[in-house]
Amino acid sequence: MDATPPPKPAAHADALREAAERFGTPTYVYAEATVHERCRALRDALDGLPTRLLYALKANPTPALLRVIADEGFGFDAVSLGEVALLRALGVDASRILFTTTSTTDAELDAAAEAGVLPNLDDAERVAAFGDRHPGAEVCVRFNPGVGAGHHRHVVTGGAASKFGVALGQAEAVAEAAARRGLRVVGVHQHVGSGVRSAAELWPAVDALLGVVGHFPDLRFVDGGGGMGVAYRPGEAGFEPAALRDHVARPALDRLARAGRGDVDVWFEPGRYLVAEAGVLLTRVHTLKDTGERVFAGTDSGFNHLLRPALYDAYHALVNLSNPGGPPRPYDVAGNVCESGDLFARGREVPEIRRGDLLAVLDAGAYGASMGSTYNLRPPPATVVLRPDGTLDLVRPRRTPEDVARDVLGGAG
Ligand SMILES: Cc1ncc(COP(=O)(O)O)c(C=O)c1O
Ligand SMILES: N[C@@H](CCCC[NH3+])C(=O)O
Repeated sequence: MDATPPPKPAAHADALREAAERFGTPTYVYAEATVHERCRALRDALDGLPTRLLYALKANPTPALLRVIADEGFGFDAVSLGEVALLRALGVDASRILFTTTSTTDAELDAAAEAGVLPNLDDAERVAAFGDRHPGAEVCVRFNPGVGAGHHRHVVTGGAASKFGVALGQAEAVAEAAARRGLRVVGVHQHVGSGVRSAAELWPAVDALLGVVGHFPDLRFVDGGGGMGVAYRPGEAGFEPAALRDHVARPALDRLARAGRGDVDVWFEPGRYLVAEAGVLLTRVHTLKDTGERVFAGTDSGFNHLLRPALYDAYHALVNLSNPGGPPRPYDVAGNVCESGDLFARGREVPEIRRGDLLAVLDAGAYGASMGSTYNLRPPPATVVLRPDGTLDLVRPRRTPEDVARDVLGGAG
């Protein structure tokens, strides 16, 4: 286990209550200190090893958090031109960005290359086509390691059923096609899946990827992907940074050294691990419906703000900030979206909820806001950042129903 558990925002109950008073609900609150701490835990574990860490910003592109992560020395794994544009607008140098693609158009790839961002290509034919358009360029190639892992089948990205990556068996052909076009393959990449909780699940994929290194003489790095999971349920264990060092990074570097490739670094690109525990979704209960069989606690949020429970049956701990010492009772905690699957939890024991109580949905910092929508034309939550000195800053004001309606009208009237 890690020596120091991260300071989860739930520990800042008073600040969360203050945020709800000042800025209303629903609101996402992100604790910068937690992001700093998670960055340092990974960085310190890998200290002294020829490694590099990128942040997969699809997990949460909130600019305040990107600044923290950039300041901690991380590069970035971007998956769209929008993400690249955001990073560039924040002053992140193109050399710190990997552009990981799948089913990406030639125009997008060309724009990324133009911007000086390293493309990570995941199809053999597209590598050759990119080489025809950009002879002599540098690229990374994403492989499918043949094995997958993850917290739900939707987020497993390796293995025969996955749409991602070049088959390992095509490595030689890709290398030849690249060489014919003077394309320099400077990185090979794999991402096994998301929500991986042990190095034992990650290593087989990295091990498989290392098998293709011999085909690529220009290699500077092997990217072992992201996927490091966090503890969502009480008593669960998250991914241990020391295990990443001892059971993935070191064995990979040893194997590279034995193959005479001591000049090749090992990269990782976590998303969730850096931000999940930093985020809380604050929501207020305004309806308590007792059907005789179940009690529904109806909130002012829903799966338009946090999709994970509906999409993956994901568990997020719930805290009643208004009545933390109340007697536990079972609730179906529901949202206000017009779908039956719009529940944060089913039959969950929570300290007694009264109408008007403030709930905190924990560990909502990764794939919460970033997967949000305006379904039912409800505006997204406001965004508040809890600075390390305890200051609460509203970084994205609440938008109104009229704002959302205007977006739909598209200015066309
Ligand atoms: C290519 C790639 N890298 C990194 C990540 C980050 O994953 P996670 O948030 O599980 O660390 C993802 C998302 O699963 C991904 O698709
Ligand atoms: N959205 C997923 C993770 C998938 C990451 C995308 N590669 C989740 O919430 O768990």
